[in-house]
Amino acid sequence: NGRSYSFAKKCVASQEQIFEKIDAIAANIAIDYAGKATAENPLILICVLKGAYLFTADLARALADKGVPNVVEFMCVSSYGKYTVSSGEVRMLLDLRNSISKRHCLIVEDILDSARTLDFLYKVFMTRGPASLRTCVLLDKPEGRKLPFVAHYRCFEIANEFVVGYGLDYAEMYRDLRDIVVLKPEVYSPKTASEMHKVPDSKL
Ligand SMILES: O=P(O)(O)OC[C@H]1O[C@H](OP(=O)(O)OP(=O)(O)O)[C@H](O)[C@@H]1O
Ligand SMILES: Oc1ncnc2cn[nH]c12
Ligand SMILES: [Mg+2]
Repeated sequence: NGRSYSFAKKCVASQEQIFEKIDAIAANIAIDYAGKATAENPLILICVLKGAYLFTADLARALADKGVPNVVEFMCVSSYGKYTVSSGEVRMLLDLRNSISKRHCLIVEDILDSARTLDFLYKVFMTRGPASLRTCVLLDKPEGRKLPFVAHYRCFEIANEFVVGYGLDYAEMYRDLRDIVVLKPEVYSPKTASEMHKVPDSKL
């Protein structure tokens, strides 16, 4: 695809691979929600900001192409702060605008790593009485789990290395990359690099 980045060690998923996978996942979802997602009762895509904004935008259109009416809700939590190690607690920064009671809902996430975020969100949204609640993640990092969690739909399973691009950030940077890449270690300032595996954000 001709795109290469001086700051990236390798490409984990190109834009082209991402779009292929999203099309395939949308086809699976269309089968599972046939008769459930209708124009009168569209599937609610719950976009977990910030990281899932690009994935949600593309998934919504792929689902529409496949005849799955859908609407979008946004919410924001943040547990990673500006470094790369999960700080342990998940904070709700922005909640949904409308009720999800008796609605079919799909939480759309960019990455499932420790599972602290999805574990927290799944429990919170289940208390609101949805007709059904599933999760759809672009990237799954099974080795990162701090809690057991299995996503219903996954586009890619990746190794336990920090990736950026297509919505995923490092200190708010690199979300605008078309491809998902692993950053070269020298990109991390010496301080952050040492912090990556030792001190949780909340202790910095
Ligand atoms: O499975 P977990 O270990 O919880 O990690 C996954 C979460 O961490 C990242 O969000 P972050 O907190 O960085 O906020 P952001 O989406 O705004 O970057 C990512 O977007 C997921 O939401
Ligand atoms: O690999 C990763 N890249 C960006 N953000 C996160 C959060 N968890 N894992 C990540
Ligand atoms: Mg992030």
